[in-house]
Amino acid sequence: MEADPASSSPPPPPPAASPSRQPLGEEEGVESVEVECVDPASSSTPSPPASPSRQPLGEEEGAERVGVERVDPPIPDCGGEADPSHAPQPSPASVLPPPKGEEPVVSTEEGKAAIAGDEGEALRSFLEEFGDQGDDSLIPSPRLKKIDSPDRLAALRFLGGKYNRLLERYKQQVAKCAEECEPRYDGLKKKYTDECAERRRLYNELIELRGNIRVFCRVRPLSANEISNGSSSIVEIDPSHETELQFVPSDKDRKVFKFDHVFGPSDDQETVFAESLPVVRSVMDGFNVCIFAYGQTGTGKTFTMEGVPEDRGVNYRALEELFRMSKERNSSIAYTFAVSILEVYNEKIRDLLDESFEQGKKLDVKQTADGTQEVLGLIEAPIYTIDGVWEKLRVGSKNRSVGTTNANELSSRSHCLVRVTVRSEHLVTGQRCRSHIWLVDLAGSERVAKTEVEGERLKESQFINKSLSALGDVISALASKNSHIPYRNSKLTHLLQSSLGGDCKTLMFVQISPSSADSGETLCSLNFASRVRAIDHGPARKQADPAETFKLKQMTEKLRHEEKENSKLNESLQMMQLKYASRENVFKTLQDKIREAEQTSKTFQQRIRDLENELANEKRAARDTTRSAKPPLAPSRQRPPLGRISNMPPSAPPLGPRFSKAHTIQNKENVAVMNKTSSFGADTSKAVGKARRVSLTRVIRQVPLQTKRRSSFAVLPSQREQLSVLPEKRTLSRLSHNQMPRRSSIAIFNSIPGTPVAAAARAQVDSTPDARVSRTIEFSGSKFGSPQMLDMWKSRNNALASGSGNASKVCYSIQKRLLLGSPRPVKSSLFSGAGIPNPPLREKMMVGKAQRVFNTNRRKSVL
Ligand SMILES: Nc1ncnc2c1ncn2[C@@H]1O[C@H](COP(=O)(O)OP(=O)(O)OP(=O)(O)O)[C@@H](O)[C@H]1O
Repeated sequence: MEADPASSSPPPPPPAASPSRQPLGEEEGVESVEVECVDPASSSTPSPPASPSRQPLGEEEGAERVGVERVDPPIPDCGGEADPSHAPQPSPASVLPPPKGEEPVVSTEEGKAAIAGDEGEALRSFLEEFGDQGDDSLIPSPRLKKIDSPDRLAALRFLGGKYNRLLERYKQQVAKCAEECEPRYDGLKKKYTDECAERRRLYNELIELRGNIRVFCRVRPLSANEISNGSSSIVEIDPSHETELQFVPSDKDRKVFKFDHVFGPSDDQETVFAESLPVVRSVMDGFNVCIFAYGQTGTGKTFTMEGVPEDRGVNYRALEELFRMSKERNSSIAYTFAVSILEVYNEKIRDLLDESFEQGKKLDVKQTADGTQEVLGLIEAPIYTIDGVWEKLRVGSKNRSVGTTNANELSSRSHCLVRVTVRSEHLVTGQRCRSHIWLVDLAGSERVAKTEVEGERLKESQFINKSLSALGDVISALASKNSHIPYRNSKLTHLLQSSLGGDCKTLMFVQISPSSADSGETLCSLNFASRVRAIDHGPARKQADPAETFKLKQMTEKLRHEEKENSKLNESLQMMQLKYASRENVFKTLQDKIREAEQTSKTFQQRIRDLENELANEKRAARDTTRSAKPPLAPSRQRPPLGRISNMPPSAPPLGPRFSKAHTIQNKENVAVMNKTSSFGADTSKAVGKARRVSLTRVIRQVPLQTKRRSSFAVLPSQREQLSVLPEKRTLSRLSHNQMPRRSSIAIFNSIPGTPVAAAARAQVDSTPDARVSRTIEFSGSKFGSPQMLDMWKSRNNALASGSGNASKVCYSIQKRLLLGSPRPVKSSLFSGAGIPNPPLREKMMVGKAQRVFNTNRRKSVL
């Protein structure tokens, strides 16, 4: 504020009498005061009428329009723009150093002093009074009205300027404060929200650990009747201890009860429901929930649960919340709701949604397969909107049994139970749940004597008290962890069985009256509630949909069965693996042996080739010798047949007529040679020199004519060798059925015993590793039946037997398919062919049989 220097020294006269208009303040909300500055010289004398200048001081509310004739000396400018030509030089004493960014401020004292010299007494006293209010004060003084112009003008200007400055300063301070506080405010707000959420979470956790049974106490206000009767309140609630209630029936008596929350008479429905919200919400997560109100008649149970249309209670608000949550979660979970309303009236269950009220319809509580209680035949009405809910609740409420008693004009004469079934299906996982929320408004306990009921009301009271007493028994049994809980003593307890002792979340409102007249009942209710709170309920369990549970059970059963099968299969697989491993070992060993045998076979073959060469050489030498000593050999046609030479055992028994074909010439090997040879036995010398193959065994099958066979010595392959050629044999065996000539016969060769070559050959064979296992056929006595026969044969085949030269070698070819190689003798019955009239056919069959026997034996030996 600028001090007017005129106050200390007379201002210079204005250059002209024309007034200069000057606004005092222009800011928003600031009173605009227009001041006409007049020559101060004219202040002592009234100005002529021609030159007066009337000036409104302010037009806003509270501002007086004052016409001022400028006769005063210049007054201090308090914020307005003064004419610089008029502006006197401020004295250093009258001007305070202006604060940063502000105009210079004139202190009140300075102002007063400045004005004191030239202004009127009224102004001086105004400033004195105003100055007492302090620098920041703008209290208008009543004295202001008494100040006459021009003093008033000066005073107003002073005030206006002060006002403008103050306003500006406040505005700046507010802006600065807002700027500083805003981030802090945001942070604090967030912290507070987080803390609240955390507190709620911890609280819920704590409740769950406690066992999921909560007890809230609600005290209704004293009714008008009670007040008029002079009753006083006997309960005290400390707002800072929201879980404590003090019961004070008399000055000396004071009892403290603890609950999960205590609501006083001033707490409204919304506050009550807000605390119940966590329990209500858990039904949407698949938990069963039960909320019930208990208390003396007329204490506000129905008010808490149902409420009044203008202030609805828990029932309606809970359903509203369920619908809200369903909408909120509809992207992930699909919910459906259904509602049932029933009452237990005089120990009978009545369906309140059944408007027809079939008198004969008897409803009863049954236990389902999953252990829950169900009322068969109860209407379950689907609800889709909150209006639908309200409609159902209205119908139920309308059908409920109420009556007037001394204690309550609209006393509930039954226990009313609202059951909401929530079904959910998770859209991603497909998980299904079905849970219930029971909302129970119990009938009030009452003292019959006090309520003075009679007739029907008395009967109702008796039933009500009986069922409440049964409820008390159940609570006591649960609290003391009895093995038997008497749920079935009343319909009410039977219905609430799973809510009281099962795996659901339970919330109980204990309603009490604050009136001293009801102290007895109040104490009873409080004790009962304390017992309920002490029940060790155990944790709640999520409820799956029963259909889903059944399906799951079936699947579990199937899975268990399959697991059993699986383990069995695994066992057998392991066994097979073991077998396979052992067989593989055997197979490997056999393969090794086969390789060994092949090697041996090669060695022998080489040896045979050597011997053959040797034999050929010897033959050639013998032929040369014979030619020189004897006449040339007779034509081969005149030679006896090979059979005569008889390398066959002489004592071979006759085969009988059925084998006659076998002896035919066609069935013999080397038939061409044999036919041409006339008598091998007749002239043995002629036979010598040409090695021939002679079958040792009886031919029991039709052997096709074969081309001339190579004479060779061979060693009967060992078992191992046989195995090596087994696959080949099998193939050939199969081919043999097609009458294919068999070239891969295994012949048994050996030299005739007693000959030097035989000895040499034998020595060589014996020296081989397979000698032990090789089966050789020797011309031993056993093969010829008896030593005499052998001798006879030797005498007949002297040349051969004596081993004279090369002629002592005879090759014996043995068809491998004949039974000689069979490890056990073939039963003759196999070859009998009895009963087959056609000889060729019989023969074929016999051969086939022999073949099969042989193959079978071979297979056995491999396996
Ligand atoms: N918290 C409250 N605030 C205001 N009024 C209340 C409150 N509680 C109860 N009342 C009033 O008290 C009266 C009795 O309440 P209400 O009918 O709900 O009692 P009740 O326990 O259900 O009785 P009853 O067992 O006989 O059915 C009603 O008029 C109700 O409006």
